Amino acid sequence: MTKIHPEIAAVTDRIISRSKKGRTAYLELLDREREKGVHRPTLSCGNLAHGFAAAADDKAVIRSGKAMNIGIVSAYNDMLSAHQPYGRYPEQMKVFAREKGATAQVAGGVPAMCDGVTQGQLGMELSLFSRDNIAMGTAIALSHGMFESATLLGICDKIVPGLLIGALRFGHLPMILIPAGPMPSGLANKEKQRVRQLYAEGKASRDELLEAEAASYHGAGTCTFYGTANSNQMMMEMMGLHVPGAAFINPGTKLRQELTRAAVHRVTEIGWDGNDYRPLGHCVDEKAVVNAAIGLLATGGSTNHAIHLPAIARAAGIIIDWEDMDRLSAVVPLVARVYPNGAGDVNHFHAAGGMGFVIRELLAAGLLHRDIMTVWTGGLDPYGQEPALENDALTWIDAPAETRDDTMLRPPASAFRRDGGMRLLQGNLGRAVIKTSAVDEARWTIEAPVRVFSDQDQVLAAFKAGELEHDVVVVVRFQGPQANGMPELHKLTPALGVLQDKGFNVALVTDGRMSGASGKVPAAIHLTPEGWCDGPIALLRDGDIVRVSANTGEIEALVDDEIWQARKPAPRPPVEMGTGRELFALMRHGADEAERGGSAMLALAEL
Ligand SMILES: O=C(O)[C@H](O)[C@@H](O)[C@H](O)[C@H](O)COP(=O)(O)O
Ligand code: SF4
Repeated sequence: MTKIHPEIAAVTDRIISRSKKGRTAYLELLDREREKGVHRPTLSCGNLAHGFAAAADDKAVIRSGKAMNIGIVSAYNDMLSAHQPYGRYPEQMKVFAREKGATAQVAGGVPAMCDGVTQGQLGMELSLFSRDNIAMGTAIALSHGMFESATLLGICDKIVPGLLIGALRFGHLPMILIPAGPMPSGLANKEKQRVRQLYAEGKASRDELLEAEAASYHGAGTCTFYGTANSNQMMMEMMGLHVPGAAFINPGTKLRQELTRAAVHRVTEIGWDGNDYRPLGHCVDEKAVVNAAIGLLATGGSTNHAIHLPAIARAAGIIIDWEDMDRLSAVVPLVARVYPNGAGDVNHFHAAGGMGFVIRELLAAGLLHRDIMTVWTGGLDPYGQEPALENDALTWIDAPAETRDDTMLRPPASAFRRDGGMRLLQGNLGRAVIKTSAVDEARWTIEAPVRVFSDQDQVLAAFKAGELEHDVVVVVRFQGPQANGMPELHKLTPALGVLQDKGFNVALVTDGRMSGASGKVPAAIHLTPEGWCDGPIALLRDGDIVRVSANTGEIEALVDDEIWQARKPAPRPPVEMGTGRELFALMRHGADEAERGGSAMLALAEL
């Protein structure tokens, strides 16, 4: 069996030793919660009666307290294509629970923001903090103590991180994440992007654009680009928190239903009363977190997880930082090219061999921790297979021995790149993250004059006025967590793509975020410290030369040092109200740095 790569072992050890105090305190909390925390036997008769009053067919069993009651935390809404299938899940899951003599109740609902609907809109300023709102909602649901386990229904960007953060504070309970799967492929993402660029240039009408968008986003299920939502699914496989291979099976299929049934059955087998206790907080340990980071790097996953993975880890007493991820990136090869890092989408990725192929090949190359506690049995190996139906019964088969499409998926020995898809940049502007997997290597280093903006609409106005038709580093500041909730600036992608296609050297530098679906334009994002907190990005002036280099890991303002030191930060823009943003002021004011998760909730909880 291949030993784990020495650098992966070294980074894991560095995380374990850095996290020792917090992780020990966390595990002690779980022991206390299991023994003395609020749970069904500690409830009064009144408490209990409220908990089963409306349980109908399950009332007697819940009242008896002799069988596991599974809490369902659901992020269902039928506006989000990825979450629309969840509407029917709870009733099905109650049937599946009864098949094992258990019961299930919807413990609580949590909100699910669609970053696609809010992209470029003011609602995007609530997006990052909706994650923490979801974490709190998950805690509210589980705080009733009516449940000996939980199943978490969520897929999209902030929802899985939020569910996990909240659930980990009840990490003494066994839990399984249950996905609903990607929508079938529609209009190819590259064609969608082409029509967007034509529209940005005034060469396509709004009707033509809407037609292309509607052909791409056309049904129930997760959008098929490899963005944050589908990166979530990949990470849950890498951490062993799904039934093996559940990530990318389409909704409304018999196989999807059997995977959901298997998840409900499985969670009844891993409770503390049994002989295979697998509490969530023990599954999510340092090795599982490293596996998630490796998965992100090997598959070109979403840059948003450079923020969410540290936040999830923190909720389990573990500290991972951008240096850890950068060191891992140096030894983890890029084995998948899924749009925006390639042409195919997640359905094509799954057909080419999918997660089973990736996990089996990375394990064989000593690039993943095999020995983690998953919700299944047998460590991570079972996740190197893929689910199938045999006479309508769920089974697992070997992932294809060879990739079925080597333009999308390759083994580590013939990877697309020797290093992973994300780099840390450092310099006199601070620390930032750049996703290299989607950027042509010829564009990894850019040195050009800056144009400085404090709002993405100002950038688009300058683009439309033809002011950006030259080599340029577009700087958009005051987009950090404390400024305006750190929105994604993905709406800039078509315009910056047009400039790049015209032959200009273009890069984006921001203390904000980009979408996991953002691609070909080099973007140094999550710049920390943010402009709102007098970070050096606030010192930049139009015409300064800035160097961004994923080759050398630099982000540098090439300004005479005396001038630079004498500069005063640009004034903060006014704080706006409307679209509910004022309700999130408490989350902005207390938010800590993106590298630690950008969370007032975790900062003030001293996690
Ligand atoms: O991080 C992500 O993956 C994005 O937030 C994604 O969830 C978002 O919905 C994009 O905006 C969709 O892409 P388009 O905006 O290009 O449709
Ligand atoms: S993947 Fe993004 S755009 Fe698609 S449903 Fe989820 S949040 Fe919305």
